[in-house]
Amino acid sequence: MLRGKSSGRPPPSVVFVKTHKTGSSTLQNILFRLGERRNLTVAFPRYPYQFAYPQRFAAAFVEPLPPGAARYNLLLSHLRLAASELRRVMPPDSLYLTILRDPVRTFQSVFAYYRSTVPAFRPLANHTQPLAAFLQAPARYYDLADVGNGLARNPMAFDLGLEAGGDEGGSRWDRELEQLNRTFHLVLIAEHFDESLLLARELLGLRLEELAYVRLNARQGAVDEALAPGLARQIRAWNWLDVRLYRYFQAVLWRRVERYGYMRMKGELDALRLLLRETRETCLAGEAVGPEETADELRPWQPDTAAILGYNLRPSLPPAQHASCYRLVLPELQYHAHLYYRQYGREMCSLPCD
Ligand SMILES: Nc1ncnc2c1ncn2[C@@H]1O[C@H](COP(=O)(O)OS(=O)(=O)O)[C@@H](OP(=O)(O)O)[C@H]1O
Repeated sequence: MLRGKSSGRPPPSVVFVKTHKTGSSTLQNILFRLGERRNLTVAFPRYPYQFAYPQRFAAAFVEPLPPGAARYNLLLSHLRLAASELRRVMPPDSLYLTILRDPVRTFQSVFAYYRSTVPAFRPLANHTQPLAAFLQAPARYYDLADVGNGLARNPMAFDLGLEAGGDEGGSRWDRELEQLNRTFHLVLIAEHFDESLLLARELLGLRLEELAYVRLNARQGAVDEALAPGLARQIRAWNWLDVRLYRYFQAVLWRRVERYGYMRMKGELDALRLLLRETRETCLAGEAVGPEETADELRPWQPDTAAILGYNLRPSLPPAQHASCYRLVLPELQYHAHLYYRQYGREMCSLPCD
């Protein structure tokens, strides 16, 4: 599967602010594989998988460096952004990345995935039309003061550390968005995932084949999910800051693509899509499947309100190919645990263990 030339330089340190339900696990998997291949040091949360989310990130949430390591190279787990604290942990020349997705799709996904865990959604867990019921009277369910409700309104803005509250107007948000634009070297857009990846590739100095991915963490039935136009409008109105954030960074992305060159981008997109097709054909037994059909160790974590798809591998792959295909489809929690063990020689703590 090797193609293209290595840029030769070591990849810079990367902070990936892993927003919720935006395609972030797919990008995290690409970066986990990069880290493993190049033996990079990962900044892990002290307790598993997330940096004490939904609290704002703090340097104290990070596991100490492993013996012999001088600096962290990658920080990739869910967190709520506090840029100054990240700078205390990560080298000053780190690249900051994040990803945004169409706010309507993001909210639908958040609502389905966290329906029984986010306090504002919980009363609707057994409703026959829970999303419509919520959007009809969100104020009835939503308490801004409850930090557990961070994902219940403007979830992407929340993850990026913004405090939306009820204040929709004014130039304050222009300044906040400009500040975020200064913090991030690249904001990927899920609807233009491949274009975004090619921009990330240039920034990180990656080979084309290092971009191979399969779509991870997809919900069963999500592709057929039709939304009444009124519902989409209600989602946008409720998540007004996410709409503003998304539009702003969508425009930023297109300016980047223009600078990159449309013809160059088109040629590289063709090559990337060929690589993705070949990767799927080489590695996968078939399309993504529901949890009951996925092998135990490759099954993504399942909320009780949605079924999350996983992949099975083509049987009898030669060992080297099996190893790379296995990592391509390895869900977030399993990959985290694997890399943590590799780095520290012990299991992650599921609770404070010091
Ligand atoms: N490459 C790419 N492009 C566009 N969309 C993608 C991509 N990869 C994953 N997805 C969709 O993103 C949703 C999962 O997001 P996350 O992995 O960020 O979820 S999580 O917060 O880590 O649980 C989930 O959305 P839903 O299926 O609507 O729930 C995935 O289908």
